[in-house]
Amino acid sequence: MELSALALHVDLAGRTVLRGVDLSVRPGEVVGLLGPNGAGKSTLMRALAGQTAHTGTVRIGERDGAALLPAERARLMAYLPQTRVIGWPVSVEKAVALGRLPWLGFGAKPGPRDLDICREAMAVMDVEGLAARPATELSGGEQARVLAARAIAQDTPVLIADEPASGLDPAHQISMMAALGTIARRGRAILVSLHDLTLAARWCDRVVLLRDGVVAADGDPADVLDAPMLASVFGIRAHIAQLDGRPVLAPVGLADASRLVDAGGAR
Ligand SMILES: Nc1ncnc2c1ncn2[C@@H]1O[C@H](COP(=O)(O)OP(=O)(O)OP(=O)(O)O)[C@@H](O)[C@H]1O
Repeated sequence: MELSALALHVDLAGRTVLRGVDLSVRPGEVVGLLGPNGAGKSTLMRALAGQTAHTGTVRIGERDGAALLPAERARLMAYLPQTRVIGWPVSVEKAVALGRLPWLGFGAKPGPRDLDICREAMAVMDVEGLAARPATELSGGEQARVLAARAIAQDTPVLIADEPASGLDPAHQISMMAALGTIARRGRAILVSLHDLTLAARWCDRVVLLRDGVVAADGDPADVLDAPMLASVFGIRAHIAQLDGRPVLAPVGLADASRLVDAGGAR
């Protein structure tokens, strides 16, 4: 099921945060949403998830996002927000099983298929070993993995994840991105925001660069993430290499070295 946005516009506290954003995420692809702090990535994701007032159109498959009831939306789209502190004093196993709620009848308990889906989600996020632990007592990265497992367990055609890799160690960042790729190959449409350019370049099928609430570029990571674009959108110089046919990007300085304040100048 395709997720698409047409001419999305969001004003917050009298400021325009998104101005005319067009976006599509097709089934089978992982699209990386990139951009500097404040570019509007979280706002865009919240608007797509129906959590921020906007003008313009959001479509999930044939459905108009504005017309969806919350229960319908929860069966079409999982949304993993950026803030990832677990407030529910339940076991990790139960926290992940909450992802199945949209699929259960009122008061119904998870059945064997629900439990299988939860087990697989816990395995891909490597939280099986934490199953019996109170979710509130986990480290930041562990809580982030539990919430990602919960979103994966929701098993929706569309998954939106706001910086799911932030705070994860490198191995878990890689397994998280690999898991998103596997889920996409099963026909899901996945939109993921990231700050790590190499992670985006290696694991996303396409990247969308947002700058000041406008799409600055949209395409194959190898085409989009070049030196001029990195300088103009992020204000950085990066060492760009190729590995396994994919770009590896290491930020090495600011495009405008005069912005360095008392840090020894450009290196
Ligand atoms: N509730 C709000 N009220 C007013 N302004 C807001 C609100 N939420 C976000 N903004 C502003 O909207 C702009 C976009 O914020 P947003 O959180 O979407 O950026 P982002 O690209 O996700 O940034 P980051 O990489 O830091 O997470 C920022 O300038 C921010 O200050």
